[in-house]
Amino acid sequence: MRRWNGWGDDSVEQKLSPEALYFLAEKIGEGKPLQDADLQQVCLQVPESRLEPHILISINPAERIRHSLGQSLPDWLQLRYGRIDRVPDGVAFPENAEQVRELLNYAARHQVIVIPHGGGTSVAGHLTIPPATQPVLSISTRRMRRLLHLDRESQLATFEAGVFGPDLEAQLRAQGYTLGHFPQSFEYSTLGGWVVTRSSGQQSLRYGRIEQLFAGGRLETPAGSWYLPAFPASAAGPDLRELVLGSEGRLGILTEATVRVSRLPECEEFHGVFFPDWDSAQAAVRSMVQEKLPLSMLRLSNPLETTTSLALAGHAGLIGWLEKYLRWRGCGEQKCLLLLGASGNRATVRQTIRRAMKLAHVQRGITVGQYMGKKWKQGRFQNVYLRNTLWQQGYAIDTVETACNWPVVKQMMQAVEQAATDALAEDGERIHTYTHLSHLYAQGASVYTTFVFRLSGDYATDLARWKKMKHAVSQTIVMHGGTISHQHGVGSDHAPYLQAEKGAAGMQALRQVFSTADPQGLMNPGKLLTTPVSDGVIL
Ligand SMILES: Cc1cc2nc3c(=O)[nH]c(=O)nc-3n(C[C@H](O)[C@H](O)[C@H](O)COP(=O)(O)OP(=O)(O)OC[C@H]3O[C@@H](n4cnc5c(N)ncnc54)[C@H](O)[C@@H]3O)c2cc1C
Repeated sequence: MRRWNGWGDDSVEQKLSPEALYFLAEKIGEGKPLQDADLQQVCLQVPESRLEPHILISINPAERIRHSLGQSLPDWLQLRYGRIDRVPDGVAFPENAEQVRELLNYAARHQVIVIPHGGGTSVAGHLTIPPATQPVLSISTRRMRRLLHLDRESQLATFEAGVFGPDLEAQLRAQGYTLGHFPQSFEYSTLGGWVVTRSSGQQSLRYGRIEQLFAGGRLETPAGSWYLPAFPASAAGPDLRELVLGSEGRLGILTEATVRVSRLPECEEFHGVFFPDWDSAQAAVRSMVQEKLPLSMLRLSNPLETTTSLALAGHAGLIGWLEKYLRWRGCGEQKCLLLLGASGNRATVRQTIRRAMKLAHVQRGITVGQYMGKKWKQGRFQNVYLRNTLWQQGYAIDTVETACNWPVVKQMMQAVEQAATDALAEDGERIHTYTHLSHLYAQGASVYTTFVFRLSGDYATDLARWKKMKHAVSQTIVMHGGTISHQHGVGSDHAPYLQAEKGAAGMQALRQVFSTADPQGLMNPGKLLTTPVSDGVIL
């Protein structure tokens, strides 16, 4: 059964060793385990639904709670402390585009706000219910998950947009194909969610981001249906797919998506390399992407993340031996771990890895074989369960991410970590921050930072701390010329910082487009567009 107030399946537990807990306590102090709110108690607080009855709409309190929030830290605070601000008045589970249209017509007739719901894995407040007086309907796409058509010759697959990652891959793999889109939230996120939040998978170096994979589809908007034909390429004016990508439920509901699929690779390898310091590691990965090596993945951890991953991995004896060996080879405290992958036919994989290792050696990289890469692959969707374990120990975990050009990557990483540290220091709290480059491009990289800090046991205090930290790091990203999101999207949490990169005229253009598709302004209000922030004040 899916956990109602945390990540994933509630029968899955990711354990933390006593050494790992000691490591955290040393860094930021001992956590104080908290008592979680109880679902039944929370259900008792759910107000009466204000919706006119409809055969497709459930007003069951538990369903309404389960569709009220996503997976951001403020969402978790509400769920775990049992302080849920607002819940939808009902949840609908349409089975096809016609039922979606019927629900949108119902919403227009009764002036109901609509929040499309995919897998509910948003970490940017995409599902937040605005403080409006109108009733709110959550439309879940989870019953729309069939593979409708596979065109083998063109390597195009058309799916209903509510299909979850594992289900989508299983349907393709049965026919010898893969989409190759593996966000860390793969287990519970949907194809529709990926498209409208512009998501990025861990092997995007080979397969591309979702914007390269999304070839066309069908979108139901309040003002009518949009059909986006799948061309190999087109010069026929602005591309409407670009409006749907990143639209975050503001235009309508994506009901079908045609995606570019690939034959399953013959072979896939993931290797580990250690570098003595950040500068040499960054120079090595930059040379790999700028040489356009056909790698599937590059993931470079900074010294703090490298130390943290080794400390949390357990296997203290083995790690001790590894660290001794690395020290002997010149990789000490400042060492950085690179995981790199290649997929394809055997000969290409072998050649690619050989060339990547050559470039790594130029920068004093020390290769440690496939063991760490295999471990990473095994745990790639399991590690997120650590969020639950850490919470149980009294620790909160949050992440931010951006992308910037190479000359500012290192500066951005340091500035984001420092901004978070300073923000919590004002409250006398320490924060443990660490960073990796998660997606690499010839032009630059995404900078992905994780924060771990102690929970206070008081909802308002924890929320205030999070807000202060989030604002500090978002301002830092904007000031250093990064995008406010490389992959998590904008939602309501990043909306105040969007104007910095789109400009006032750009924001106005977006507003106009949304109001053409949704003249009554019912679709997911408060996301993407809001008033900008200046000096910490929302104007
Ligand atoms: C632990 C964890 C790890 C993550 N890792 C990654 C990662 O590696 N890469 C990455 O890119 N993201 C990642 N994310 C973020 C998140 O998983 C993505 O943003 C994902 O694309 C959201 O998909 P979803 O189906 O869960 O959408 P939801 O969270 O349900 O919705 C997100 C937004 O999309 C809208 N929406 C959903 N479906 C539709 C539809 N069919 N039509 C119109 N609007 C729709 C919703 O209204 C909302 O605005 C992670 C999140 C978590 C919690």
